[in-house]
Amino acid sequence: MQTIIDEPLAVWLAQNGYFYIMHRFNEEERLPFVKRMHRKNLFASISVGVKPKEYKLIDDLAAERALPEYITIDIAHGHADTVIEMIKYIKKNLPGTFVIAGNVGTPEGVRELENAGADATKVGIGPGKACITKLKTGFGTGGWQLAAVRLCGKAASKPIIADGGIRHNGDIAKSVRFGASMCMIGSLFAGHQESPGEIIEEDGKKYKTYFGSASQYQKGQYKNVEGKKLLVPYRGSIAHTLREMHEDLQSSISYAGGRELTALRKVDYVIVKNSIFNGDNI
Ligand SMILES: NC(=O)C1=CN([C@@H]2O[C@H](COP(=O)(O)OP(=O)(O)OC[C@H]3O[C@@H](n4cnc5c(N)ncnc54)[C@H](OP(=O)(O)O)[C@@H]3O)[C@@H](O)[C@H]2O)C=CC1
Ligand SMILES: Nc1nc2c(ncn2[C@@H]2O[C@H](COP(=O)(O)O)[C@@H](O)[C@H]2O)c(=O)[nH]1
Repeated sequence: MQTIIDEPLAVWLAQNGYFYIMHRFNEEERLPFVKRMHRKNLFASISVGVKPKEYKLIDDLAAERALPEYITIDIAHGHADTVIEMIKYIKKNLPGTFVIAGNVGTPEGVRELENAGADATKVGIGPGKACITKLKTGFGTGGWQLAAVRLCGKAASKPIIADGGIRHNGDIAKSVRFGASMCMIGSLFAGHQESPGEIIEEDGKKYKTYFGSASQYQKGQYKNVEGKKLLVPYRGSIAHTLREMHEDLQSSISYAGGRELTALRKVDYVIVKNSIFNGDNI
């Protein structure tokens, strides 16, 4: 997302052992971005859509031997023939590239994208903080994202990525418990010094802007809008947040009684009908 990642942050993340996915909204910059990352000996992870001009990008990457290590096919409704075609095209023309495809919200979606050649699938339709898909269309996994991850995880034969709805660090451990190999996070990363969103000051407090990729702000027009813009509290350096996430996940693993991430997969759980917060807040 454009308010979450830009090139300086991608470089920092890659240099420090983190994964990133560059958004696809500076279309012409993607090929040069791959080359610049490779010149620094860093992995390149870009995203594409499914419209005809995206096929030209794949052709150009192949022709110029600018071979990204990762390509994410990033559209709202990933259980689609257009995505299946794009997966096959990337796999044929850039066979060494790891393809992440999405987003889906059903086991059938996961299976079809995996069968088409996706190396990982992204699960989550509308649970994002900047998302209004559920309200506008009546569709999505908003409100039951963890259950969707669980259902999709059972069907998957390759990694799944839980995308959207991570509100607290503990949600990462829960996603792993129910089958996610990775989590994709927007809002929790939006408020940092390094985040590309604008800094806004209101009543002496600092915020950063965060907007959906299907918002009017991203699209430049009010057409098929399924995202909104919001302000998130300014949180200082991203390194601090990443360190805390790491520590919290380590602690989750220890509560699970293990030493590795896979220990989380074995823990039992209860379903709590009402909010577990009981008024608590961080
Ligand atoms: N994870 C999520 O829940 C969601 C994520 N998003 C994010 O928003 C961004 C834009 O996504 P998206 O709009 O799919 O990307 P695109 O604008 O690239 O559209 C992809 C394809 O979907 C078609 N399309 C788009 N909107 C509609 C619609 N309302 N009805 C029918 N067809 C439609 C487009 O058709 P055409 O060629 O006619 O434009 C195009 O073929 C992405 O970054 C995506 O991740 C958006 C919504 C939900
Ligand atoms: N329905 C929409 N979903 C969107 C939009 N832009 C991004 N996204 C999805 O949200 C997650 C991030 O979720 P968060 O809870 O961590 O903030 C992101 O990865 C996309 O999958 C949008 O405009 N509409």
